Amino acid sequence: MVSAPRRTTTPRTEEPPGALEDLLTVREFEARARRILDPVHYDYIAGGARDEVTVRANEAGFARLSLLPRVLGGTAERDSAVSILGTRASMPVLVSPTAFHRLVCAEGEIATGRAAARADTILIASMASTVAIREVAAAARAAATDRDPALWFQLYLQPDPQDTLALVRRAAAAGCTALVVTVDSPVLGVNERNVRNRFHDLPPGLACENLRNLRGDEPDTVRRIGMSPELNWDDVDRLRAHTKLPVLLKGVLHPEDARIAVDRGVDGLLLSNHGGRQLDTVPATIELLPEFAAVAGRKVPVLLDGGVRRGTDVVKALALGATAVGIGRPLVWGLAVAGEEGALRVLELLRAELDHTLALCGARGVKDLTPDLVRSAQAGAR
Ligand SMILES: Cc1cc2nc3c(=O)[nH]c(=O)nc-3n(C[C@H](O)[C@H](O)[C@H](O)COP(=O)(O)O)c2cc1C
Ligand SMILES: O=C(O)C(=O)c1ccccc1
Repeated sequence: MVSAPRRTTTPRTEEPPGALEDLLTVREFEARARRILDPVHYDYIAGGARDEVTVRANEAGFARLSLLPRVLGGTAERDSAVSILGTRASMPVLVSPTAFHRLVCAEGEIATGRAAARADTILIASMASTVAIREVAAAARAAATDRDPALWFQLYLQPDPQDTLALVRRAAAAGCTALVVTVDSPVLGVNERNVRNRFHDLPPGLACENLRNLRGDEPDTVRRIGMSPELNWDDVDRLRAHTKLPVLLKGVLHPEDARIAVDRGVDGLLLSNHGGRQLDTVPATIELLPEFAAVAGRKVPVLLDGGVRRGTDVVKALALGATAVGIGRPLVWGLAVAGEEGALRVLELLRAELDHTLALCGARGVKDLTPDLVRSAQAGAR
């Protein structure tokens, strides 16, 4: 595994290899990925629930905000490193959990693990990975020789609690340093593109490798992951009682639920609407962030994902109280275009844009970002 070639290209590409350096933005990565990928797989990744109102809202939410820079207070070197619940990252841009990386790149999550480790940032590995967490961790460790790779594990609480505990054991044994429990999926959202495309199964040979030999193990269906509409707060407490790892909740949207989570002792929140893939017409995450920061921000770290495409988006989220942001689709576009190198390039683009934005804002680092740097653009000024 260690000696596997770093560069992977998707077999379907008919383009000249095209220097990665020609792709200057996350949006250009998406456009290239769209040309390369099987349209059914592109739709699975790009799509969201129902009318995709929330998919659009996430990006539009950032676009509606303006930045108001300070002057004459900057430095030549800016500090972007963050530490979240004991895990260090060189920048506040993390990899949010996304499923099925082998759909877009032969190495799958091995490439992702290496890219995140080389970028020195946190990978939140999805429970629905097509490579087992143990192997992802080994690849990340080999790519980041001078430090422990920053690896967290995302899971859905399983209908059978024994399965949940088995997953937690696998994640802990692999060296994951936090658990991210996704709570916005009592049932799966409906991506009508998938329905139209009849995309219901992983292609032969691909499976959710973390689920091998669990009680719920069944044949390879895409939607094999068990969802449990009857879960409640006590189930989260039970999980916390079973692990020493910090537990974050992903997908809390109501500020009252954020308050309950903090009161119950949850260690952190990832403010996320699942990239608009669960309940359609929920607000953009960036719109909810100020309220979340007020309710929870002083007590636990608040992370955010959904629609982050530019360094300016990162700065807006941090200024409004996020400790870090996650990217979902952009990382997958990077993988689709050029495997590990593509994913790394997406992360490095965002790092460079973030640093440039900090400089233009007169900030010495991410700690200088405060809510006064963000204004709501005037109504109608879109
Ligand atoms: C293809 C795809 C697969 C995803 N799989 C998961 C998953 O397995 N678990 C999870 O909690 N969230 C999953 N998500 C949601 C992401 O973690 C994240 O919340 C979302 O993609 C962020 O929005 P963005 O894509 O605009 O960056 C997935 C998103 C996409 C696009
Ligand atoms: O596609 C998704 O957004 C997702 O979260 C998921 C859930 C179950 C299996 C695979 C992916």
